[in-house]
Amino acid sequence: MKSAISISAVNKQFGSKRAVQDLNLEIPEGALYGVIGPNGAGKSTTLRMILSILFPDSGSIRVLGHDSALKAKDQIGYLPEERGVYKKMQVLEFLQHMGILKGLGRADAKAKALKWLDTVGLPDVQKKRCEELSKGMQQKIQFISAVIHDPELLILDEPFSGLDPVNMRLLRELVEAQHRKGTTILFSTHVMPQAEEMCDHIVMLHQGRKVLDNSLDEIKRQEVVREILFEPLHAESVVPAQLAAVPGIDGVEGKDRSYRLKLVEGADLEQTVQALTRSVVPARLELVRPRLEDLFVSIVTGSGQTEESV
Ligand SMILES: Nc1ncnc2c1ncn2[C@@H]1O[C@H](COP(=O)(O)OP(=O)(O)OP(=O)(O)O)[C@@H](O)[C@H]1O
Repeated sequence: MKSAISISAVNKQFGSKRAVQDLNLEIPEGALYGVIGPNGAGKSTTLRMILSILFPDSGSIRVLGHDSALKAKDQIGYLPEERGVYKKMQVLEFLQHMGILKGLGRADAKAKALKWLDTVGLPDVQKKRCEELSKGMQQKIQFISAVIHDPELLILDEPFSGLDPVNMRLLRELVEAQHRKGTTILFSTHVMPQAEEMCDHIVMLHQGRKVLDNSLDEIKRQEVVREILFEPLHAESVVPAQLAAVPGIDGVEGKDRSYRLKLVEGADLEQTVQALTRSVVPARLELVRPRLEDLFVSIVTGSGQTEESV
């Protein structure tokens, strides 16, 4: 499949700080990629290099078939991490201005801005000055300014930070709608559940290096089951000690009628499940795979996997 973004052996240093090290990454057209990583991992630096806001010390980056994003700027939308709308401008004026900067005609930019304001539930703010809006509203306006020209590639730096749950969900739906339209999307986030729910593919950076680059399905498939959720059919006659005695079970946490059973490290899953169901008849049994957040924490704290092993 054709790459929308192709990063090859890229390095970037600020003074003695190696912000991005030997990064290789291919993002196919139409994909929805999430870049995760702790503070200072190199996420923003990577996004800024893709956008030619910063330039690599070595290596090369191709974007939408060009050797620089500057040659494709009308096909790219960008929501920067540092939020910034023109404070004194009226909302509609600001959005129209941003649309025109991205190559739209004046009337088209206005029509698109009005349609978008409706879509994000802000039809009444067109005449308000940007500074009069709440932070969440400003963020929605800034998102509109990133998509008003229907970009082929959308890059969002921490799009969910600072949003309440309702607006987070709205933004997520808007991003997913762009994805369905075929837009290639790359976003960075700290919000693991969002990354987990939305992305096709996760890239994780840690200390400037790529430590994970895989589809979410594959990540889930390869992650080892460490717990079983278990509900007995006859809960009244089951005591936790009975579950704890099953070979392969290390610990039992009981809550009402459902139990979380921790597996002994290295236990054979099939044998443990067989022994468990022989001992207690289940009403429900579910294998719990670690969440992306667990994987993130284990990599960052050094006990996790590296790119080679995932
Ligand atoms: N303009 C700059 N001058 C000097 N150092 C910088 C500059 N930009 C980034 N850095 C450093 O490079 C490293 C990577 O920063 P970057 O902003 O890319 O990380 P990040 O993963 O986006 O972090 P966060 O999640 O905190 O935004 C950090 O150590 C940061 O301090």
